[in-house]
Amino acid sequence: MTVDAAPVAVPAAASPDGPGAGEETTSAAKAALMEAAMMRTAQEIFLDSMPEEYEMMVNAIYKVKLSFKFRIVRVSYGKGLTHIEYRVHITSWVLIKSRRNQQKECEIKGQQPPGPMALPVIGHLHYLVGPALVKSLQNLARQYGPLMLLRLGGAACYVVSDAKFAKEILKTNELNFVSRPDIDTSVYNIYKGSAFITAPYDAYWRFMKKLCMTRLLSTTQLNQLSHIREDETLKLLRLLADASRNGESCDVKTVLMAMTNNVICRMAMSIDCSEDANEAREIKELVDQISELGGKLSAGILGPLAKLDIFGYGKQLGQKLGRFDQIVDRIIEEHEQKDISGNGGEGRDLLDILLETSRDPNAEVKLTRTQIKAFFLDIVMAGTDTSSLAMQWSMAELINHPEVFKKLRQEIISVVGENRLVKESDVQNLPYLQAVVKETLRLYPTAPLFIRVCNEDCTIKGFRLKGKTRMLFNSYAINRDPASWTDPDEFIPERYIGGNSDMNFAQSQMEMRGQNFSYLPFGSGRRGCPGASLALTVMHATLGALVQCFDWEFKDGDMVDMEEGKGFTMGMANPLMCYPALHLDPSTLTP
Ligand code: HEM
Repeated sequence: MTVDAAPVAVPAAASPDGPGAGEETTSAAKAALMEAAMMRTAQEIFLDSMPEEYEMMVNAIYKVKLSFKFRIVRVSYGKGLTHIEYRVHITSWVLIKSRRNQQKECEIKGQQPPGPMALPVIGHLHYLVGPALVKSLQNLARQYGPLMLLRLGGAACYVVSDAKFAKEILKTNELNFVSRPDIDTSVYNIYKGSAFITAPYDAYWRFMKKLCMTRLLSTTQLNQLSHIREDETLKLLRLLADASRNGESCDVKTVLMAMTNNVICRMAMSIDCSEDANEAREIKELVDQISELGGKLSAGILGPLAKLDIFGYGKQLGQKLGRFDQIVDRIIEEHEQKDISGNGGEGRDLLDILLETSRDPNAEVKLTRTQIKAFFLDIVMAGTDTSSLAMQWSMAELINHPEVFKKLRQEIISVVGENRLVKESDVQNLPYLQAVVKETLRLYPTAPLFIRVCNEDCTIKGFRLKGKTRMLFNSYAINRDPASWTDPDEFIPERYIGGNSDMNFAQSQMEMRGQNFSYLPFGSGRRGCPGASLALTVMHATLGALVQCFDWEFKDGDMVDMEEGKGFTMGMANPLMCYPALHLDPSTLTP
């Protein structure tokens, strides 16, 4: 492994490999050479003794050196540079060692988990600027351990970054961590107290969860509405075929997002998604704005200022929610009319089921109209971007790995042929397609930070946790933990196939839903994602069709830049603009 030496104290003339021939060897260059030699020695020692933590160590040295920079310069006037450089390295070693000891000490003494030193007011927020949030947290976890304590603005938060702690918390101590924190402080939220995703573990949440699993998002219900997904997939393929004929590029994220949004809006409320009907688009725009404003108000950064609404976010939130409420109210009225006239339309959608449940005198919980509307907001928020961004990541990896693309195309041709379009029911016979989707969600869990609350004080693997504190699970870090996965950052669908599998393929489907704690794209346990089946169904069938019908070329060069974006829902940092080239014309395929 080659690693860059710490860049800060090394003058430009002296790279770790030494100065060029004939170069003047000044005392500064000598010192730099000395440092470079020491860095190499330090690297070798780290490499031999603790390879998996090597990168973390180098990062730590880099940080310590930065903080001592001024001291070096000041002291170096009076003393020999060589001696001072030596002292700096010793200091960094001591600090690294003390950080590791800090973790052990906290554990042994039954203290709170360790974390970096917090600044007044902002706490640790300054650590989270820069790369994608999940990566900043992953880097911190490499230094402070898989369970650490951070303060984000006004709120303390434990961050979980490995399978062992995830299992201990989400399985062994599940009931103490099954609620979500009340992060919504805005008085402008007309659905406050009625949402499902943020509900505490109470009678309402249990009732809705059961309804989701047994009816709303059950396999039977999904099968009954499969025609909607087929229809939206065909629309997408036709749009791409037109782009191909016209030699136009397309933004993969935009077209996939429109498709998943149409699927959710039609399945949920039978919203008209034809060319001239913009309602699904308006709903999506509103939901995006609501979730952005909600995020600003609930991040805890504004603290008590959030209540004063000095930035006007609360008022804007109120307006957007008001418009959303108006649209859904109208749709509910139309459904009630439809019920009276007996006109069934597309079939029973989720709203039909919810209205029926709300009228049931024997239901354990009497559903209110506000709860129904809040549920739709949750579903669109949780179900649209997550699935479409995951498919975008799949496409990007397939473009970067033509051999995987080829193998996948061959599998589809051998199972489905070239006369009809791949269907949802084919997926069980397409193990390589399943492996591609599974590997995508391992590397790019599109909801990579899920939040719970530690309800009561407890002890987890020796650490003392305080009740009423937020718990953040970094599934991006968990899914890429080198302790659980070989070549954790590589896209290798083969790892799930046959003898190469890191885990038993037969358990694969269950494991994707939180039975394996080193793979948590959908969370785990009672609070795990109820939309996982829908998301996987859409992903498999859509991706299969995109590979079956088109060849793909990336617009800006050969390789796609796989940098992660900054949002809470993890997309790509840069747009994926591609040229689709028709391989099979979807309009000539039998359904
Ligand atoms: C690739 C797509 C998706 C991913 C990666 C994903 C991921 C997640 C994660 C990580 C959680 C938190 C789980 C936990 O706390 O243990 C969650 C919760 C949730 N998801 Fe998904 N999800 C996806 C698609 C969907 C879809 C399609 C829907 C619905 C149509 C949906 C609805 C929900 C809901 C309602 C919750 C809250 C459950 C609760 O609090 O009890 N998700 N999802």
